[in-house]
Amino acid sequence: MSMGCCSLWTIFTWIFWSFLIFLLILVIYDQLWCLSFGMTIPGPRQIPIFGNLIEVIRSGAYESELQNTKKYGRVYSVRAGGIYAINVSDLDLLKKIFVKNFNNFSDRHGIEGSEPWPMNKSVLVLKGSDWTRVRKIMTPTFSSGKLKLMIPEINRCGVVLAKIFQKNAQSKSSVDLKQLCGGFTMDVIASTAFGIQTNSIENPDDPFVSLAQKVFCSDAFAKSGVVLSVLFPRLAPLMTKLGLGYWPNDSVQFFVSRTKEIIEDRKKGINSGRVDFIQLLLDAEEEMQEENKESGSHSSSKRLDMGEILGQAFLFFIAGYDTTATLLTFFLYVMAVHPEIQEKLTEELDSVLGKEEPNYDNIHELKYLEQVISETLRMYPPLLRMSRIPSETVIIDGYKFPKGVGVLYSIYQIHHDPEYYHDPEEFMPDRFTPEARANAHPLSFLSFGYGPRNCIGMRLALVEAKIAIVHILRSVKIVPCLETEIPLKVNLNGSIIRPFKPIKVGVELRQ
Ligand code: HEM
Repeated sequence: MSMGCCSLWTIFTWIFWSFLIFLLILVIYDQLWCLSFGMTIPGPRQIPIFGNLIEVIRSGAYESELQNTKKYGRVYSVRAGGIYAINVSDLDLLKKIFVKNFNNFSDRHGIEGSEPWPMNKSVLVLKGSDWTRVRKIMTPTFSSGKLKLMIPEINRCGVVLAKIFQKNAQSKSSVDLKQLCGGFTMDVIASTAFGIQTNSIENPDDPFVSLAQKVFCSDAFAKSGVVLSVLFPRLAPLMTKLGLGYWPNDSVQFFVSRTKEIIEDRKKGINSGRVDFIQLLLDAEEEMQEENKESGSHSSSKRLDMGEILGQAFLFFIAGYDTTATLLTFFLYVMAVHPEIQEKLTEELDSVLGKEEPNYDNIHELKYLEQVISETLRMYPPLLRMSRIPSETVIIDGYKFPKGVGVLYSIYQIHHDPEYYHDPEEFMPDRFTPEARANAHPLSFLSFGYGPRNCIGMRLALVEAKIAIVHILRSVKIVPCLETEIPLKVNLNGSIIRPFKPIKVGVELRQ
């Protein structure tokens, strides 16, 4: 009996010491890893393995950005587990990073291997020459000529959306803005990217909608695999393979197989006359082949391979759904709480458009609408923070940016900085008159990023949002209701802005 007790104790002691030695090796490795970057920019004190992660979780990402900027200035170093970064909110320095030093900062900072195939082939994630090639092929698909061809589909979805608002006005029920606006952007992206007609606005159980929402509803940090990947980035490829990464496997699989079916159909000539992104990417592939034939070049490196086409299609869908729906949701919330702005807007719609259907040209004449949208994007930027990473160590304005250390910029923090916008918590569309913008720093508005790696879908998003707004505001008046939260509380901790509670408003029929 006592012999058994003794050996159990020995095993326990062995496990205890082995664990302690393992921890010690991990801490030494971690500290050597940190030292290897030769970081010279000061920042909050870091603890081994976690860096500043615990502080960020405790106070929230935005609060800790504010505190750190106050203490260390507009350039400071910070670390979340195995992600080492320099946070920059100095606009002149950011401009040098985005534009003058673009060749060294063309890539985004991310955890290597955390994106499953084919998302790792999307232009959002690609690096170096692969990014340059794919972005070059994709750029013409967002030209004004191509966008004009998509207007009838966007109008069709806008009319359906406005009808639902009218129905809610008739039944005097409140509107869950994100649900309806998300249905609209989903229908637009399903049609303009995939050539599929969905009715997500009226049918939230459509697999396109439910699987897309799953991508955005998954709380990344609730997933053990994501936490492990942040703490130990080398584990990320394994976590992704095990399905424990950020992207839900079933959503990715659904979109891959659906897109493959569509591509097969198009190659057989079914529906190939459509103007959607898939067709434009397939055409781009053929044009490139033709070009190579004419020039006698056999290079296939210029074209998109199947993985890349699937990657862009999946990204269009992710990028096109949530961001624009978020913009519309906050815009309509602003309408409810600022009736004077809504009044001025409807006057502009009446005087500029009358009863005309919105199109690519006439929506550009709605100058006040443009200002209100920009102020909504300033106040509530859909993407809160973004990044770059230098391919080589470089010194700019006396700051050393080591290779492998990311550069973080907080869009929300810059948009709410009293040095760049007076009374930043006040909603003032006049900040975006052409005269006011001429006097402002060009980088004080970063909702779509800046420089050659900015948002490729900006024009599509703005056209889509404007058309939806015209249809809605012509049909109904947005008013506050008992469920409208004033002031609105938003979660600023992730990379996407989120209201804590669904945003709800009332609607009344227009005369
Ligand atoms: C209101 C709506 C939108 C907002 C606020 C938004 C915002 C952004 C931001 C901040 C970036 C990063 C820019 C940077 O790093 O400097 C980005 C990149 C990107 N966005 Fe958007 N976006 C929106 C809509 C769209 C739409 C509708 C699409 C396409 C269907 C799209 C496609 C992309 C792509 C492909 C990139 C990566 C570009 C690259 O790395 O070359 N976005 N977006």
